[in-house]
Amino acid sequence: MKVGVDNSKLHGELYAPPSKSYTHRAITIGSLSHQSTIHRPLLSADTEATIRACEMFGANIEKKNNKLEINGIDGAPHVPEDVIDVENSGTTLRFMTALATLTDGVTVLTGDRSVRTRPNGPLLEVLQNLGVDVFSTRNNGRAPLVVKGGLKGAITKIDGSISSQFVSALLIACPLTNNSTTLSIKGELKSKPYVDITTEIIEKAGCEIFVDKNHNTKFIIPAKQKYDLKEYTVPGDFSSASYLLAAAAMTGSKVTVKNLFPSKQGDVKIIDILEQMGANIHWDKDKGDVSVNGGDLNGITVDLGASPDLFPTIAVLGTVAKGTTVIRNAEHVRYKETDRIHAMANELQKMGIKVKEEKDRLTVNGGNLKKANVYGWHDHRIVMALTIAGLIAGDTTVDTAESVFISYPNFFEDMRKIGANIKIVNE
Ligand SMILES: O=C(O)C1=C[C@@H](OP(=O)(O)O)[C@@H](O)[C@H](O)C1
Ligand SMILES: C=C(OP(=O)(O)O)C(=O)O
Repeated sequence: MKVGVDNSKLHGELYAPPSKSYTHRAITIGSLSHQSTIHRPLLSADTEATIRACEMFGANIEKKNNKLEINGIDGAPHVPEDVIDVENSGTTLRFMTALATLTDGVTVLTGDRSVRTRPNGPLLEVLQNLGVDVFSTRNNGRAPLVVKGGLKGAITKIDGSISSQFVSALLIACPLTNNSTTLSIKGELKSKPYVDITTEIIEKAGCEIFVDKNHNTKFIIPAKQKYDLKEYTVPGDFSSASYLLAAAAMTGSKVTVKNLFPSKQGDVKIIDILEQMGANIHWDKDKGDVSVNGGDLNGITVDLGASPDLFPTIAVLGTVAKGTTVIRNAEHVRYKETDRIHAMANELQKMGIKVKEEKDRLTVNGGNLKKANVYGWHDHRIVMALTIAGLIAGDTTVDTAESVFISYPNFFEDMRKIGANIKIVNE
């Protein structure tokens, strides 16, 4: 799908969609419980992939007006009858690999072309240390994966520099084994807040994980625990909200995004970043309202070690900011649906912006965004970020726009509701 975007001034209020990360975890841990109800889940292509996979492991998941009723598998996933296809969802691939280690058979997991480029080497290495036979036919543990059950607790280590999803996956599976596990992190744990989200839901479901609070480099996971999630309500998504808030700041508009209460989500950082850049922004934490009313934006240096998904949003903010914006500590952003550092550098140059791409960072020089026909790289976050750039550039088209279904199916409708000039050029 291609969308056309024109200059727009925005106004009004919107509800942030439900969090993708919390929804994945609630479905997974709800499925490992006896019975659970998930209220206000995100229903998107990625979370549907998790629903389908959990059903293949034996859970029964029914969608009923804005909730999921789960009849779970009590900590004992069945052997799937067919290959699990996670499509575009890295989170699903990593979490379902962990569930596969709890079966007493063999599971094959694969995904779309993008997921099959994503590395899983560190996860496979640790699983082997934990007694699991796991194979990838490709380099650095890329899918397709073949996983044989038999996870045993042990003392082990994992490289934290590629993806926190490996750690989250292990934390979800290890409480269900017969021996306790000690998992130490080698190097900096990137995207750490996502691990905090994982432990939050694990604890909500009645299991214990001990974290070395000073350094966050060691997790002790007692064995023979049971999940019992019961009821869970998914909070709003700060990553999805980042496009709406950034769009309001860039276009000098007044917009309020609701359903944004204080959260463990690392992408809460968008509020501080916008404030530091000079946006007029106010967060009413009790009401869950974040209001932006334009502002003169200045370039800043941002460390995205903990919040990689903000990368495309901040790159676009940098285009309209005075001076340079440096987005650093972002090498792991290269291992997403696409190499997002490269993709954004490429597309922003088409829009007349000077950028400098380096291994772990992007420098964006503020300038005049020019109209262009840009490519969305089949990546939801690239598409949403380029769309908001189009609000300033005008007369811009964004291709592969259907990929917003991955995390924010109503993105274009929501943007139109607040006045964005967006039309579908072709389906
Ligand atoms: O666990 C999660 O829900 C996620 C973790 C992050 O990935 P990495 O840990 O691979 O950086 C993030 O980029 C992704 O969108 C969602
Ligand atoms: C990287 C993302 O998700 P996943 O890793 O689940 O594909 C994302 O949503 O930006």
